[in-house]
Amino acid sequence: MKRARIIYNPTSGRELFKKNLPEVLQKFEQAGYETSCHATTCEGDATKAAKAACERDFDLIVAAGGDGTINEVVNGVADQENRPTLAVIPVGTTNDFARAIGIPLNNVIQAVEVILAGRPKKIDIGKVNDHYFINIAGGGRLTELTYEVPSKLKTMVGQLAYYLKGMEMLPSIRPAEVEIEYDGKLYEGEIMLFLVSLTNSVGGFEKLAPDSRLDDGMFDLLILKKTNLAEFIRIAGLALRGEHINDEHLIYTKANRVKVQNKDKMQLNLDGEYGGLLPGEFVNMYQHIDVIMSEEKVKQMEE
Ligand SMILES: Nc1ncnc2c1ncn2[C@@H]1O[C@H](COP(=O)(O)OP(=O)(O)OP(=O)(O)O)[C@@H](O)[C@H]1O
Repeated sequence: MKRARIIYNPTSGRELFKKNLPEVLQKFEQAGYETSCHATTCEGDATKAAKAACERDFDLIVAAGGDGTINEVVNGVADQENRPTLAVIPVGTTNDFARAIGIPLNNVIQAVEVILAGRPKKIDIGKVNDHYFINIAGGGRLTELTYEVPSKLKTMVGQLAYYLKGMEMLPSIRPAEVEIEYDGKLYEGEIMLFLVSLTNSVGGFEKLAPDSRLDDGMFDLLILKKTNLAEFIRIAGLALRGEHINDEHLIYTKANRVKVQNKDKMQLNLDGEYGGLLPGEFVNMYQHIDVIMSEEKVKQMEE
């Protein structure tokens, strides 16, 4: 019998998961998995639990939480020799990664059904300064908002918490002086933010990196050059509709390696969580992890 380990964050999003746990266990058992679970207790715990699941030879690790929990699980799995297949039950606030792989949001049972009817695919992950990410990395003042929003506020108002914080931060957004080397090219100058993306689903914007593929060994690199506040708001509006990529303030390209050197202090955002300070070199690890996707997404990828 195959063995599945569910690693869940009881504090994620609106704290939905616990109520559904008995039914989740039953569905995995019915699908032929001997299933056990681990509730995370603090920051870093999901990484340890995922590492232990690799060592104990589980066939499947199911990460139930938000993007932060998924990132921690990936960090536990990525440098192990034996890497079980991953599945994701999205119960966080943003759930960018689940969106990218076609898993329904905020309905735990539906998510489980899609996972059990889905298929594993090999996908790329990113590595920077000994940390891994599965969805997005970035820097620039605005990217800091994802971890500045208090957890209690996210529990109460969900995604709205990010918009509120974003509005509050707008006037304090300043450009930063950087050098960004990407596949032999160099950008030098002041930027508002940069993003190194593995999927097209970033911060709830589904069209931010429209050319991204999950398994091509390439990042989508997006650099937003220095703008004033009015231009910044205009470009954010364009980005919501996916009409930003030809804007003169943007560089949007594919790259396998991206090296960022900063003159001004810059924090690193990894899958929505604080990942230390830049500089850093981002390396794409080609098809490094098996992830269960919805059948629909698998078909799209195989087209
Ligand atoms: N028992 C716990 N108590 C407090 N924090 C925890 C606990 N377990 C895990 N965490 C931390 O909570 C962080 C955020 O969790 P997670 O990403 O799952 O949910 P979220 O913040 O609601 O959603 P999102 O990241 O989508 O906004 C994790 O990175 C982890 O470090």
